[in-house]
Amino acid sequence: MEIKKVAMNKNDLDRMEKMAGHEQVMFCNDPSVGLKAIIAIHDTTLGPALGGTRMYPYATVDKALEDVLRLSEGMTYKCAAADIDFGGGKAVIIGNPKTDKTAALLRSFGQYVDSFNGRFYTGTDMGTTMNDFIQVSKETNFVTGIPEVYGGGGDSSIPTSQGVIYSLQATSQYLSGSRELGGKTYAIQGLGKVGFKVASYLLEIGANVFVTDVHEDVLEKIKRKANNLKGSVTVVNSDDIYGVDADIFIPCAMGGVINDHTIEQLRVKSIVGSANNQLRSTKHAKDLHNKGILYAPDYIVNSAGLIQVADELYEPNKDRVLLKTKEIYQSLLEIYQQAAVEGMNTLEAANHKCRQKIEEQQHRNHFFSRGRRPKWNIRE
Ligand SMILES: NC(=O)C1=CN([C@@H]2O[C@H](COP(=O)(O)OP(=O)(O)OC[C@H]3O[C@@H](n4cnc5c(N)ncnc54)[C@H](O)[C@@H]3O)[C@@H](O)[C@H]2O)C=CC1
Ligand SMILES: O=C(O)CCC(=O)C(=O)O
Repeated sequence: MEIKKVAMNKNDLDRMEKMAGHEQVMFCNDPSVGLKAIIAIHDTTLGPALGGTRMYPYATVDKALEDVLRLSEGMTYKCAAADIDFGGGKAVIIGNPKTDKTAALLRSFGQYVDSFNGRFYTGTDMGTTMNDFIQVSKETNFVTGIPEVYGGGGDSSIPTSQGVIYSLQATSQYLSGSRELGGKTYAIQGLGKVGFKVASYLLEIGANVFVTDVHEDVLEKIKRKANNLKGSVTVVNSDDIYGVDADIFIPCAMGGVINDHTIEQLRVKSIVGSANNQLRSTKHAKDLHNKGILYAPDYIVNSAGLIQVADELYEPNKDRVLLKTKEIYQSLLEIYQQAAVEGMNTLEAANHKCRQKIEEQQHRNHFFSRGRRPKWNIRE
């Protein structure tokens, strides 16, 4: 039988090229419930892939693909940096979380997750909630980040915001020789689950905080809260947050906010925030370095959410999560020191350390297939 050669056009080739660094990419299509999703597994050297599921009304499939590829790669580094025995993966569901999400769609998605048979664990991300994963978990056990009443670890933004605070302390220690955060000025973008907790803590200890959010209600809420606290709060417009006169910029909203346009405006000494993929491209780490702004790699700062959902897979234990979250302080300090010694920018130093760790472990890529649960260490 003659095998027909399939000619690929340039777009197809570009798409294949983009996916070349990933172990596996699955396109999920279930028209009976309107599910269109992509699951990307970037690297399972350190253990089974783990990463949240984002639901967003992407304008095109290519945009969804681009997002899931970038996010899943970020998870590989996040897992390596946090020293937990998982690899990088992520999923995106194409749709509007407010109008397109149904129990049937979530259950169908759960069946696709189940088909990986433990090679991919998932939980919440932007556009999905812990309760959504109750539906998903009706079809698969490979779910994490569920409410405490269902035996899960609960709200992961609690450890994530704690991790941001440890990162702020490490940055302050590195820049000024003291981990004291009170009395300084901060610019916080986004007062959602993480940003609001960080802002509240900084106000409690007497910091001056500039804040912005696209939702008026959270701005009113933080102003009311500040009335009874030592610090002061100033609300600014979304676009003005980059140019305020502050010590540290804390991005806690969307990705891509550090770019040519915003770096020009920034007057801070450092950037330490929870948002995933803060840099529009890796070149911006170099630009920050050249401008003398210390960048705390986002995947180190925000890794405590991951630490909690990974911990949940062993059986939730808040003390263990806190111990592991505290390690963020030391990890970040080491990255700053390493970058200075090697003459690298901080992202290069962090990526280098993670890649080294993955290379050292290449030989044990059969981890998940033995059906063992991963266990990570806590540094003495
Ligand atoms: N919740 C967690 O445990 C983790 C969160 N992250 C990342 O941290 C960031 C924040 O996460 P959450 O607080 O959970 O999200 P969230 O959705 O609760 O809060 C985001 C906030 O940003 C605001 N926002 C959106 N666009 C904005 C704009 N243009 N200007 C100012 N504010 C804007 C939203 O109104 C919302 O209040 C996200 O990038 C998320 O991916 C990363 C790891 C873990
Ligand atoms: O929430 C999860 O399931 C894993 C954590 C994650 O996706 C993230 O840290 O971005």
